Amino acid sequence: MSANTPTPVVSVAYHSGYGHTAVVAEAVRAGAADTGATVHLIKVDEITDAEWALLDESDAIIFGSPTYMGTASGAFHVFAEASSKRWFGDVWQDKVAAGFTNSGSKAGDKLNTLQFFQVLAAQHGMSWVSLGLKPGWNHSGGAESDLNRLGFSTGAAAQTNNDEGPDAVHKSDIATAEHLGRRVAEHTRVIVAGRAALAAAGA
Ligand SMILES: Cc1cc2nc3c(=O)[nH]c(=O)nc-3n(C[C@H](O)[C@H](O)[C@H](O)COP(=O)(O)O)c2cc1C
Repeated sequence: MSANTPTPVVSVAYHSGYGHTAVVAEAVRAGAADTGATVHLIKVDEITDAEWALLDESDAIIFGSPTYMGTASGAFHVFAEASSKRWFGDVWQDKVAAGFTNSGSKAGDKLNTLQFFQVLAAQHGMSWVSLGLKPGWNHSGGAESDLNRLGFSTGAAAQTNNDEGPDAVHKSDIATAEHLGRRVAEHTRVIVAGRAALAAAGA
């Protein structure tokens, strides 16, 4: 990589009521950081003005929430609604977006949470990055340890048994979340470098 290539800035904006989704958020952060990106991990239920500014300055925002009652948590919805201040000024326009969720059931209506993130991103004019993994654990040679064992494509999905703590977040789901973080950061690097090259060329 050239010394002049800008370092992409990726933020992970998430809520976790009981700590399980926080483990997934940390995996997304670690995956993005692996690529050399600058990464901010932001709890949306405690977000400060300085952290709103970090989101505004980010090249990519990855949304994360547990699935509660078939959608993102109430705290995440509060954050989404507060982001309307950014919507008015197109502040997040053309940023990269992606999402992840965790819930108690294998399916658990997680798709609806990921689609909520997609719509939120689209309202802001952001560009959605999918998970980019084939579904795992769906053939006779497959195993629970497969990447993307839950078979989602719009984002990273995790499942944790309702009677277990954050330590029980499934290892395959953690690896899948790391993959999402890496993929988003790599996409963002290409976009940031492309914009810089176009600007340098006067285009
Ligand atoms: C209010 C509430 C609603 C929930 N709704 C769902 C649901 O719709 N689908 C599901 O699979 N699990 C559901 N769960 C289980 C959580 O998604 C699960 O416990 C998750 O690991 C919590 O993540 P957190 O510790 O980050 O809050 C719900 C839990 C709560 C507290």
